[in-house]
Amino acid sequence: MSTFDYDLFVIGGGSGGVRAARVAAGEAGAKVALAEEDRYGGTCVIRGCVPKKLMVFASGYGGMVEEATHYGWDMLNRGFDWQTFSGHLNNELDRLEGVYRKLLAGSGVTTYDARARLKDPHTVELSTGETFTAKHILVATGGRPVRPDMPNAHLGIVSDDIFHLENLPKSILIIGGGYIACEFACILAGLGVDVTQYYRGAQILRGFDDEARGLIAESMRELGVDLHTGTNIVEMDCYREGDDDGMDAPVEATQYAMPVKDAPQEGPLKVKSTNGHIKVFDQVLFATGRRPNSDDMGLEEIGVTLGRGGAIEVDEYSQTKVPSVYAIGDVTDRVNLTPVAIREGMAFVETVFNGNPTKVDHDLIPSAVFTQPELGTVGLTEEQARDQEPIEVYCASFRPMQSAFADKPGRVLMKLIVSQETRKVLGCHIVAPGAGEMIQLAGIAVKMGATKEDFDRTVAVHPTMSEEIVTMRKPMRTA
Ligand SMILES: Cc1cc2nc3c(=O)[nH]c(=O)nc-3n(C[C@H](O)[C@H](O)[C@H](O)COP(=O)(O)OP(=O)(O)OC[C@H]3O[C@@H](n4cnc5c(N)ncnc54)[C@H](O)[C@@H]3O)c2cc1C
Ligand SMILES: NC(=O)c1ccc[n+]([C@@H]2O[C@H](COP(=O)([O-])OP(=O)(O)OC[C@H]3O[C@@H](n4cnc5c(N)ncnc54)[C@H](O)[C@@H]3O)[C@@H](O)[C@H]2O)c1
Repeated sequence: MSTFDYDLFVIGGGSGGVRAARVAAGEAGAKVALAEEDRYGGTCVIRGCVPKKLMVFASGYGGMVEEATHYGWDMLNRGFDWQTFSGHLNNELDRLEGVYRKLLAGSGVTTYDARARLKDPHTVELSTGETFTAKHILVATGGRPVRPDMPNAHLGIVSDDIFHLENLPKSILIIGGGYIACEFACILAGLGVDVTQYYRGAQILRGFDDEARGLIAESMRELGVDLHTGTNIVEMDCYREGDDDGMDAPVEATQYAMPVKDAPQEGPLKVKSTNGHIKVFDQVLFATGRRPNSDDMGLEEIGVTLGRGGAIEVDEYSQTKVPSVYAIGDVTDRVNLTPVAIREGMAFVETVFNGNPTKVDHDLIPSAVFTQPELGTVGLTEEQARDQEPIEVYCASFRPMQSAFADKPGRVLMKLIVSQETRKVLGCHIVAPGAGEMIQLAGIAVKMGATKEDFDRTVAVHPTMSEEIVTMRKPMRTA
C-alpha cells in the first residue's frame, strides 16, 4: 500500500504532460494527478501548432483564389475577415480543450486547475493552498515567449498575443528569423498585412540547410514580406501624430494600432533600426525565442539543477538530479517540438511504470517550418554533412506545374545529401507546398537507413513534385 497520495503528479497539461498522465493512468494503472494553471492542451493546442496551422490554412486561400482564376474559375475575392476567422478559431480551441479534459477524465486522471510548485522531492503545493504527495513528480511546464531586453519592449506583442488580436493590424514589424518569425511573416502577409521582418543574422532560419534557407527567403520576398537581414531594432516608442522627424516617409493617416484583448491601447509604434531607418508600424511582434517555465517552482531549492536559460537538466531517461523528479518537453529545452514532448512522456511512463528503461531517441527527427512554401527537413544539412564525411549532393529546383501554369514565379527544392562511403541518405530537405506532409514519409526511409540506391529503386509517382526525390540521377556536386 503506497504511503503517497498519488503514484504520479504531473505539473503542466500540455502535449507532454497530458500524454504521460493519460498513459500512466489509463494503460499502466497508476494513480495520477495533473495540475494545469491555464488552459488544457498547452502551447501546441491553445497558442502554438494548432491555431498557427489554422492561420496557415486561412492565409493560403487568397493566393488560391488568384490561382484558380488562371484555371478558368470565375471567383471574386472580397477579402479576409479576421472576426469571422477568429470566432471560428476560438470555438475550435474551446472544443479541443474540452477533448483534452475528457481524455484525462476518461483515463482516470484527477485534475487540478491550479499552479503547482515543488515543496520537497515528493510534495507538490498548489496555488489553492492544497498539498499532495506523490512517489514520482513529472515537470512538463513548457516554455513562454521572451521579449528582448530593451526599453519599451512591452509595447510589442509576442506569438501568444496574435491569437487574441481584436483586428488585424495594417502593418507589422516582426523581429527574429526563427520558426515563429518566418511562419507568422508568411501567415500575416497572406492575410493582407503589410509585413516587414528584421533579422539580425546574415540569413533567416539558422541551423537549416543553407540552400533551403535561401529559397525560403526568396519566396518570402516574392510573397511580399519586406525582409531585412543583418538588421535589428534599436529603439521603439509610441508614435505621436506629427512626430515624423527622421522618418523615411510620412505616416499615413489611416494607420492605427489594433489592441490585444484586455491590453491597453498603445497606438502605432515608431521604430528605429540598425540600418538607420525610422518607421512606424501598427504592431511589433517579437519572435525572439522562448524560455523554459522553471521559475519560482521550488526546483533548485530541492536540488533540481537548471542549465542555460533555465532549462531543467535531465539524463537520457528525463530524470533530474532528484531521483523522484522527472522533466519532459520544452522545459528541458532539448528538441522543442510537440511530437518530441509526447515521445519523452511515453518513454518516461515506459521507464518508470512499465519497468522498461527507455531512452528518447532524438536522432533524425523530421520537422517542418510552415512558411509559404513550407520547408520539410530530416537529418544533416549539407554544411553539417560535409564537415562529417565526403558527400554527394543531389538537388533539383524547379517551378512546380500547378503554379507555373498560373504564371507564378515560385520555385521548389528537392535535395538529398548522400554519404559517399555508405551511400546512406544523411539528409533530405524539401522546400515546396506540402513539404511538411512529404518529409513525414521521406523521414521513414531516412530513419530506416535507406541508401541513395534504395531511393532510386523506388518508382516515381507521376506527375508530382516529390517524384524528383527518386529520379535525381547525377550528383549536383560532391564535397
Ligand atoms: C507559435 C508556436 C507554433 C508552434 N508550432 C509547432 C509546430 O508546428 N509543430 C511542432 O511540433 N511544435 C510547434 N511548436 C512547439 C510546441 O508547441 C511545443 O514544443 C510543445 O507544446 C511543448 O509541449 P510541452 O508539453 O513541453 O509544453 P506546453 O505545451 O507548453 O505545456 C506546458 C503547460 O504547463 C502549464 N504550466 C506551466 N507552469 C505551470 C505550473 N507551475 N503549474 C501548472 N501548470 C503549469 C502551462 O500553462 C502549459 O499549459 C510551436 C510553438 C509555438 C509557440
Ligand atoms: N513548425 C514548427 O515545428 C515550429 C513552429 C514554431 C515554433 N517551433 C518551436 O518553437 C521554438 C521557438 O521558436 P522561436 O521562433 O521563438 O525561436 P528561435 O530560437 O527559432 O528563433 C528566435 C529568433 O530570434 C532571434 N533573436 C533572439 N534574441 C534576439 C534579440 N535580442 N534581438 C533580435 N533577435 C533576436 C534569433 O536570432 C532567432 O532568429 C523553435 O525552436 C521550435 O522548436 C516549432
